[in-house]
Formats: sequence, structure tokens, C-alpha cells
Amino acid sequence: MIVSIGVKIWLLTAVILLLSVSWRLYQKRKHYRNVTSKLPIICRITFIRVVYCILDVNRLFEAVSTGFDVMKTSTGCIWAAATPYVVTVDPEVIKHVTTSPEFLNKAPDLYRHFHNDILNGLVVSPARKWKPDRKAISPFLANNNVIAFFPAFNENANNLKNKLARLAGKGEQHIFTIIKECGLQLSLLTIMGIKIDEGSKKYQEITRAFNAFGDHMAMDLLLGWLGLGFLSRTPRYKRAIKCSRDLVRSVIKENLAKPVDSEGQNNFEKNNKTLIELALKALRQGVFNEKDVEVECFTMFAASYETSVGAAYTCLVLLAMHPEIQERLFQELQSVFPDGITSVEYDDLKKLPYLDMCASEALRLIPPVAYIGRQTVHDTELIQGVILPRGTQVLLAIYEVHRRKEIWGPDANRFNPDNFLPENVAKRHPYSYMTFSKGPRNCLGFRYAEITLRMILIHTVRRLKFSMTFKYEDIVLVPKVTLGFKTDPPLNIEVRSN
Ligand code: HEM
Repeated sequence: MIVSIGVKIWLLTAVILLLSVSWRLYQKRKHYRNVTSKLPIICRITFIRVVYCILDVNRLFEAVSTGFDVMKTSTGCIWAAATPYVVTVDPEVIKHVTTSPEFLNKAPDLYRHFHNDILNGLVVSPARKWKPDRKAISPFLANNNVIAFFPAFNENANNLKNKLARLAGKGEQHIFTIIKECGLQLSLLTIMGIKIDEGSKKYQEITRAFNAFGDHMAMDLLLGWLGLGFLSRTPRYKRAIKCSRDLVRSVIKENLAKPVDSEGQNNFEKNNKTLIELALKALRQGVFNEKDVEVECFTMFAASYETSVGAAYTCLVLLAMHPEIQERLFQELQSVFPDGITSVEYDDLKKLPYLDMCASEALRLIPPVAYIGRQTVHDTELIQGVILPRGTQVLLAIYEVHRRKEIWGPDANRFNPDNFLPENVAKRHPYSYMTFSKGPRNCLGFRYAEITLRMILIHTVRRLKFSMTFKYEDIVLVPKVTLGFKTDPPLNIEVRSN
């Protein structure tokens, strides 16, 4: 009798659960009916397939790309488990989404890895908070401030070149770790204003911590789709958080203890401003609280570090795979720097159009941020006749846009810097190249990123020659925190005689 009551309770609970899930599903479908009935469904991903896609995200990219072709559309819907996402590769729709105030919020599902109490700064701030925060931080990445960082950029790129030169003649070598180490040093310097001795124990701890942090973000993002994000909070991750937090907090404390100068500010008359100085200024003005300062420092690391080091590695790999293009770039660098390089000045960058073309082309084919996600602030029209209800998540499929044949021609998948010849750029819709996004919520650090990337390419390609046996056709990309290679191909390095 007792058992049968127990069974009845279980059955009743199961039925109630089933009914409540079905009801919620029904409500969700009803809520989005206007969208899902008007836009073609380009891909359906059941819950089981979500698990499968997490293991092989390339297939998901393929499915989305094929979906656009099969449905002959450039804007459609993806059903992932019980949620519809609007997805587009139409530059005109992308322009609308990135420039309209109705889409200023970020799509929560795409940025799960930022939604914790460490990284929920500018990248994911809701529109209301985002505006004053971006204003407070933007002087850090303004043109004059970035230019003032030139000596640091030069030193960093030169240091990387020297480290790579030491691998010359040793056969194919894995260089990504070296690029990451140099990238971390630069971030620590410009964001936090600190330099840590490379050989020190502290340096090793911090490098380990930031790598663990990156791994955690990647795992959190993937597992989060299954509601299992908590599994990524491993002891290694907790140690990493403690180490990075201790560092950031000690720098904040140190800066706060410094005397405030006559204008009630701290060190702002220096040539350049680190992020932490600006964040502390915002703290004094009441725009930030202490927690905001910490969060914005971590957010800036997260936004800048993986993207920049990934971009530098991608460019070097693609140049190594295309020796004729690398040679042409070398010729350009040699003509501007005939006697080698001691230091690169801002004006030098303007003399290197082929360098710009190579960098843009590499970031077209392998954009570090493959998808951007926005969420509607109110009910709003996306395209004529399609009203998106408040809260709809819209995905801008940057990786797909960058490879559409109708935009880039039949050779869209080929590495061809000529795609960025001025006459070819002029023929395309300006929103068909979206590596740094566009509109008011674009990449705040795009100048910093573009300059640091060019610095690395100038210093390294002028002095070193890269090659590899790994073929371009064999590249498999996987979205980790940013889009990257499934296995990082090693490069062969030679030192050039002139
Ligand atoms: C090649 C390197 C980089 C790429 C490809 C890149 C790309 C992007 C993209 C696509 C966005 C928009 C994301 C979205 O709308 O969801 C973004 C946002 C952002 N990026 Fe970058 N980024 C790079 C480097 C950097 C660097 C070096 C910094 C800082 C030093 C930085 C700081 C930011 C910030 C703060 C945001 C958020 C802006 C906001 O929401 O107002 N990024 N980045």
C-alpha cells in the first residue's frame, strides 16, 4: 500500500512536470509564432543534437551554412532545443541590428561564459549600464592613448620576434604558447600598468591562471548549453580565479593608496592611461563601485587577450601556408624598413597597404569572434513584416558572412588578400566584413587590436621566414573562447639574412 502511494506520487510528479514543460513550450512557441512562421527555419537542433553539436561544432557551422543555401534565404531561424534564434548573413539586416538602439542588449545564450561575477562587465552589460560604462572606459582605447602605447607595442613585438628567432633551424615548432605569453605581458602592462619579470614564480603562476581561465570560459560556454556550466568550475579554475583576483585586487589597492594629485585625479597627466587608472577615476566620480573596477579589468582581459593572440597566430599560420603572399608582404616591409627595424612609428603603418590586406583577409577567413548575438530591448521590426518580440535573440553569423560566395565570389574560401584591394572593398556592402563588429557597440579595442597585430607582423615577417607542412585545406576550426584551430599547426622558422 505504502509502495503504491509512493509510485502514485512519482507518477503524479512526472505528469505535472511533463504538463508544465509542455505548457512552457507551448507558450514559447506562441510567443515566437510571428517570427517562426515568417522566417524560414534553416536548421533544427533537438536537445540530443545539441549534445552532439557540442562535441563537433564544425558540423553545426556546416548545417547553418547549408541551411541558408537550401532555404535560399539570408535571414532565418534556428531552433535549438526549445529556443528559436533568428540568424542572419544579410549585410543590410546586420547593419540594422548593429546600429539600432533596439538591439543594444547582448544575447544571453551566446555569452554564458561572461555571465558570472567576474566577467559581467562591458561586453555583456545591459544597455542602461553599458552607456556610462563605455564612456568611462573608452579613453583607454581612444586613438591618442593607443598611439602613446607604441613603445610598449614595439618592445612586445620585438621580444616575440627574438623568442621566435631562437627556434630557427629547429624544425617545426609550436609557437602559440610563446605568442600567448607575450600577449599576456602586454595586457598586464596596458590594462593593469604592471610588468612582471618573465622568469619569476609570480609570472608562472599568473600565466597558468590565465590559461586555466581561458579553458574554463570555453568549457563553460559549451556545457552551459546543456545547463551543466557548473561542471566547468573545477578546482583548477577556482585556484586560477583566486590567483588572478588577488593580483587585480592588490593592484587596485596599491593604486588607491597613491596620493591624488592637485586636480583630484591620479596620474592622468601621464602620456598614456591604463585601464585601471580610468576605472579608478570612474570610481572616484561615482560611476563605478569597487566591484565594477575589478569586473571591468577582468572583462578587458577576456575581450582582448584570447582574441588578439588568436589573431596573431592565425595570420602567421596563413602566411606560412601561402609562401608567395608572405614573400610579397616581406618585399613591402623591406621597402619601408630597408635596414631592418628598431622601432615602428605610427606613420609607418600608413605605408603598408599590403600588410593591411593580409591582416584583414586572415581575419575574414578566421574571425576570432565567429558569432555576435544581440537581444531585442522592445518588440521591434527586423525586416518588413517580421516583428520580433522583446527578448528575441538574434545571431549575426560573422563566420558565415565572411565566406558567402554571393559576397566574396566563387573563391570565398581561398586566402586572397586582394579581396581587400580598395576597388574590391568599394564593391561590397560595408557590413559584409564584421571582424570587429560595427555600430555603437562595436569592438572598443579595434584600434589597439589592429595596431598590435600589425606590430607583430612587421617585426616578425621582416626578420623571419615562416613555413609549414600542414595544408590550408586540412584546417579544422573549433570555437573555443574564440574561433581557433582544432590542433595548432607547428611552424618552421628561418632567420632572413637581410
Ligand atoms: C583581433 C582582436 C579582436 C577582435 C577580432 C575583436 C572582436 C570584437 C567583437 C566582434 C566585438 C563585439 C562583440 C559583440 O557585439 O558581441 C568586440 C567587443 C569588444 N572588444 Fe574586441 N576584439 C578584439 C580585440 C580587442 C582588444 C585588444 C580589446 C581591448 C584592449 C577589445 C575590447 C573589446 C570590448 C571592451 C568590447 C565590448 C564593447 C561593448 O560592448 O561596448 N577587443 N570585440
